[in-house]
Amino acid sequence: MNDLLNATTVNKLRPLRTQQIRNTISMMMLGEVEEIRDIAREVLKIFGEYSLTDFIWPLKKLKVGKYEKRIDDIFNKFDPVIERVIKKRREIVKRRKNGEVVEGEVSGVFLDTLLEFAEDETMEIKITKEQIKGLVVDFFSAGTDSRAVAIEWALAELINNPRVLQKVRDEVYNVVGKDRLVDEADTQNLPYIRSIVKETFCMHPPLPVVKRKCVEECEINGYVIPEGALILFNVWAVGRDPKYWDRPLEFRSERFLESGGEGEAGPIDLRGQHFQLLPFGSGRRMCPGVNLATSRMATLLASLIQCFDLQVVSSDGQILKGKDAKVSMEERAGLTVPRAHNLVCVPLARARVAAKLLS
Ligand code: HEM
Repeated sequence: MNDLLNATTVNKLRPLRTQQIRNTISMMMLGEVEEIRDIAREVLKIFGEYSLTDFIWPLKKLKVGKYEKRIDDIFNKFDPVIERVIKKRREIVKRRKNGEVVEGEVSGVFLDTLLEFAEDETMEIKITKEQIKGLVVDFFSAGTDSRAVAIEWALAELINNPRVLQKVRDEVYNVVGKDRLVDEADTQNLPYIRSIVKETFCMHPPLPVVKRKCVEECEINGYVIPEGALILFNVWAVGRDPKYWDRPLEFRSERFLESGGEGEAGPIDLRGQHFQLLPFGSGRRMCPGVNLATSRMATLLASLIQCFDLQVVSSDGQILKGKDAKVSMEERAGLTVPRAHNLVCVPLARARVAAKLLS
């Protein structure tokens, strides 16, 4: 999994991401665009819930209750899509193996690699079609909804903090200008955008809890943790803890500026080495998509800021101005923590660059 998402592979797929602003995960994973974001969100929502049937086993067999029905519905929506794509990609892999050039089909697709593993007789570990389907769901649910959740929170924070928004916009215009669209390589020169990404993950980690199983009895702060215990690490709470962060409830991305400014948290990164900021987990099971997710998020945010003004609308469709132009920051519970209400705003195109994005 880490090899599939290492820096080299992710870099090789950069052209594909440039063509495809939306649905990058779908393109990288399946080689085509599949609108399964809603399915991914449903999967994560149901993961975060519990069912009575988990506690009263006989009910499970009887398939009573809405929970079981929802699981079946998700499966019935997802399975035909993935069956069809597997069939198509298996054919492409076979043709390529026979030396054929398959016109019009992208290469480097993750699913192809998994299918090649599955067919490889010399592989020590056999991977089945069911496991491939499971991995695809994992990638989609881990990679699609969490990114959408993070982008929505970042935009909401920027809308509610016009001072920060202005600073970021100035940075994008100073570094990239208005004659071309910002791209992934530019983000290296956009420290303010990168600080926004970190601050968003700190205040709104899309996956609020990281879990581990204790493999050996140990003692932490006087608490004995028995072997086999499930440990839930509350990333969300730590990101808002005044013990670690100055004014944690204020969206103050400057704390993450690497040089200049306030920058007191500048050296803290998202790679699981700083335990006060673990939105991608830590250790061997940490998120392999961290590079992809953070660079895509920075590019997408920068391009939206470069091209659009986002106007807030009231429930009856009126454009709100000044202090009233705020969006709600209410959260919804689940395995991810998305906004309770969809972020509804009117994008107004800015500058010449917008025409490029819109075309
Ligand atoms: C905003 C974006 C994302 C966030 C916040 C996020 C967060 C996380 C977290 C917290 C974990 C658990 C880590 C642990 O237990 O230590 C995880 C695991 C995982 N993530 Fe992500 N992720 C994101 C994007 C992605 C993307 C883009 C991909 C793939 C394309 C991806 C693939 C995975 C996979 C496969 C795992 C399971 C790793 C394993 O169990 O070994 N994630 N992610």
